[in-house]
Amino acid sequence: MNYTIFSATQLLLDKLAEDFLLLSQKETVSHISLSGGSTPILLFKYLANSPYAQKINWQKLHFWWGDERCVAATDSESNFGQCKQFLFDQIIIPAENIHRIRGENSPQQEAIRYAQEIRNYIDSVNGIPQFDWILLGVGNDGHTASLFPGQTNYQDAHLTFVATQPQSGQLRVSKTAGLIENSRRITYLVLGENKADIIHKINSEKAGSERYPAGKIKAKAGLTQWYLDSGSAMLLIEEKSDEC
Ligand SMILES: O=C1O[C@H](COP(=O)(O)O)[C@@H](O)[C@H](O)[C@H]1O
Repeated sequence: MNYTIFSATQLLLDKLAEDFLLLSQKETVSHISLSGGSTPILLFKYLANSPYAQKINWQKLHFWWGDERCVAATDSESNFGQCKQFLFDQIIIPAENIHRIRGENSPQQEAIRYAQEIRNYIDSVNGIPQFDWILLGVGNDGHTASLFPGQTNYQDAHLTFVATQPQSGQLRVSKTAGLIENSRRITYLVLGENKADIIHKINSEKAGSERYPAGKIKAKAGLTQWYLDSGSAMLLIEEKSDEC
């Protein structure tokens, strides 16, 4: 696990914001996939309420999602909805740069439509569209996007699929492992002590283990990094100090 532990969450947010800025200064547009859940809200708020809101050239960034819950965009569970509320409503960004998964549509049809939208905008490498950067979170069970332990097909040749959240039965449209793994860069963003146990478990798995999708899914020909705060890295830090 290629991880960086940030001693303060603010340092981690600054690093991410700086990377958004650098991408936005390139000649060509960059395609960034955002994660859902509770973790990225801090990042959205920071981008919207810091000097980065003005400094970043939002025209050059296109936003996508790793997964979406099959609910209306106005629902509090909507990944797009929370990003809209905390980021897009606070900055000036062209509407055509925002590629949301339409959670209100029929899930199967939306998975097909979203895959086509990805193909329409993003160049392929080895026959698979290549995102510039995919940001991901990790659930306490080791899921990422909507790729859940025990029900992830790592060989799925599609770009998107319909997943079922194992506890609630909620349907979600998600990128497949294969699409994520074709990204130039993958960053897992993990904050808080409540993630310490899963981070420790993922880090203790053997290379190639399929037990936790978040541990298994890596950029095949790119960079995979884990950005951790001291809370989520707590058990890794303890282990290290035990060794001394
Ligand atoms: O990548 C992702 O990870 C999260 C984990 O959510 P969190 O609320 O524990 O941060 C997942 O549920 C989300 O849908 C997904 O995009």
